[in-house]
Amino acid sequence: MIIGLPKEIKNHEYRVGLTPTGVRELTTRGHRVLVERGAGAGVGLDDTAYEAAGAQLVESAETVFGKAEMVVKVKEPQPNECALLRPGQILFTYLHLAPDPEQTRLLVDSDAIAIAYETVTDAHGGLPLLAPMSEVAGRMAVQAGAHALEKAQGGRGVLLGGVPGVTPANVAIIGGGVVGVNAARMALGLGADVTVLDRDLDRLKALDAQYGPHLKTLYSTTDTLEATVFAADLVIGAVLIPGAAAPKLVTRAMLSRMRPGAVVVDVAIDQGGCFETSRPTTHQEPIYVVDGVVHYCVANMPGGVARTATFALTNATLPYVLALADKGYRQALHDDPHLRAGLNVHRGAVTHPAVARDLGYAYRPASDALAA
Ligand SMILES: NC(=O)C1=CN([C@@H]2O[C@H](COP(=O)(O)OP(=O)(O)OC[C@H]3O[C@@H](n4cnc5c(N)ncnc54)[C@H](O)[C@@H]3O)[C@@H](O)[C@H]2O)C=CC1
Ligand SMILES: CC(=O)C(=O)O
Ligand SMILES: [Mg+2]
Repeated sequence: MIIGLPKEIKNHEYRVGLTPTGVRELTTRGHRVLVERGAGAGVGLDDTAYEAAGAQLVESAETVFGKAEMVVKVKEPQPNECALLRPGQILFTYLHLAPDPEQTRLLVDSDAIAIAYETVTDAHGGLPLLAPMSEVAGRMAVQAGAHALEKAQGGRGVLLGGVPGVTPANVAIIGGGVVGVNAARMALGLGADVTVLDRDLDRLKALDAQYGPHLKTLYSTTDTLEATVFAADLVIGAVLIPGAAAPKLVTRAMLSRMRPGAVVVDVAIDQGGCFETSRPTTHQEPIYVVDGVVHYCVANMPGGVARTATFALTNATLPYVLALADKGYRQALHDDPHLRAGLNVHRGAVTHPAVARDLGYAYRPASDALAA
């Protein structure tokens, strides 16, 4: 198969879809890999390393999209990338379609086959291709929140860990999944007073067993959410309903009752965000203030630590890239129901139930689409 690796073009996005190590796994199996010149330069993965791994360097994204049978990326395709997709071409990347009707329309119209990293599942109920970036974003959320709490950023001037004689900050984490647990780990490590809310009791039990009495866990209801958010210095939004738009758990009315200068880091922004007042921001302008509350809503947080994130992403995606390349997408998706769960758009049909429901498309089960 011909696999294409374009340079990412989203604001301050330096990750790249495969490392040279990943490329080598493909070329040694007889696949051809086209890499856009400079694709990995931002993370110190030079063109020469891709060439040494057997890739062919090409000058433009147009050539990558024009020749590749499968395009491997990191972020959702931007409108000008969607315009380059060809009928029957495989696109393997993060998509986050539910909050993004424009991209969904462009993918449906492209007649391509779009497989989303974030809805690929595993046998343990996890999301193995979202998890590595959720680990990164969860850990970063605490760094971002700590910075935003500084006065110069509009924050209330609170140090997460406090100091001897002064209480630490209150950190509330809504959603105790992969982002939540990684955020909790960092916030606890800095000495903050941390509470995790989730509506899945088994998650809370697992967190309690892992962190013991240092971590407070709370079953998430309107009452517990309000009480925790109103008392917090930093609130991290980390909920997910796979494939679906995030529920707006913190309303504008609730926001107005938060502490002045408190900070919200809405990691769930890539699925639309769980604060009513969230809107996507970029690494260039990551924060804005509503009702005195500082919002950090960067939709590609791991792009900020792109080198760590690129290696973590390739570690997770590589087996699936190899399966798609070796078997072709039909056989690979037929053989692996968990990879099949990643199929969001197939040749003009929306094949993920939550995306179809949230955006008002007819839902075509992936198995039907593949059988046709
Ligand atoms: N902004 C960024 O750069 C990045 C964003 N993300 C996003 O972060 C979000 C969280 O991802 P993960 O932690 O991997 O998901 P996960 O599935 O591991 O965890 C989500 C948790 O939210 C809980 N939850 C769902 N509805 C809830 C509610 N109403 N109240 C309380 N808890 C609720 C679930 O029970 C689950 O434990 C996703 O939207 C993901 O796409 C992930 C990586 C990077
Ligand atoms: C998951 C995601 O949105 C990211 O890594 O940018
Ligand atoms: Mg988008």
